[in-house]
Amino acid sequence: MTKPDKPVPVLTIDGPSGSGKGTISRAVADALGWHLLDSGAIYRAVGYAAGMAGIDLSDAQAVTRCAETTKIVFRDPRDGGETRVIVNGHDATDELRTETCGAAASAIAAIPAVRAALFDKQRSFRKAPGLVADGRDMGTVVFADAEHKIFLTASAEERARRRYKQLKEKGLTVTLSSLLREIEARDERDATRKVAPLKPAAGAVVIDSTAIPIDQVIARVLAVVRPG
Ligand SMILES: Nc1ncnc2c1ncn2[C@@H]1O[C@H](COP(=O)(O)OP(=O)(O)O)[C@@H](O)[C@H]1O
Ligand SMILES: Nc1ccn([C@H]2C[C@H](O)[C@@H](COP(=O)(O)OP(=O)(O)O)O2)c(=O)n1
Repeated sequence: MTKPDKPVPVLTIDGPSGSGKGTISRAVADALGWHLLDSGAIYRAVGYAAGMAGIDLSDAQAVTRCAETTKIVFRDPRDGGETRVIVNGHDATDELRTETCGAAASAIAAIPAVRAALFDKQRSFRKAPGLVADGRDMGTVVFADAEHKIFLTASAEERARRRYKQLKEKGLTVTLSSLLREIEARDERDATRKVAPLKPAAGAVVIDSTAIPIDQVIARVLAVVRPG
């Protein structure tokens, strides 16, 4: 009798805005040679497409239809630069990174039918040799059977400082105080919604990176996947 195939390994990295999920996930995926799922970019793409179509984000039916029909393509440039996100044929990468888009994503992400409509697309990223999945419910819902789970967090003030620096470097006009308010509002909505609330998955390794530099966070996460 042939042995059943081992499931494709998955490392989930969930956490609130600005905790470092995207940065750490990309670095760990590169180090392991695994695929990467930026699930937030999918929710942002739907929020963006709904906005472009003039859809009221509180209209659950219309937003769900948008989630079902929006074409989202991730394109890794040959020069190893930032992954481009093509939404309905338009490179929306820069628009998606704004806090406005983050807030729209957070709003539509609270609609159960939107999450259901995006479930299979997220699951389809699970391909050999492995997947690093970044988001809010990767370890609790989408890849609940994942072998390795991390919950990455940091203080709201530190996350606002990080986001402020990140967006300023992109040439965006932002204020630290408004970013802190937006981050706290998004934390509240993501953690208190009824469907797939943001919380550490059972058994997840919780890393508070408030005072830990990026390279040490990467090392800690890699040690979870490749101990010893
Ligand atoms: N441990 C850390 N210490 C300092 N800055 C960090 C740390 N982790 C991430 N950053 C920086 O914080 C910003 C936000 O990180 P990002 O990966 O976009 O967070 P998230 O995906 O959780 O929103 C980026 O500019 C990133 O380089
Ligand atoms: N798996 C996910 C990923 C994102 N979301 C929602 C909630 C988040 O506030 C928004 C944006 O997520 P994203 O990870 O891109 O945001 P940050 O980079 O953490 O600021 O989308 C979600 O509900 N579930």
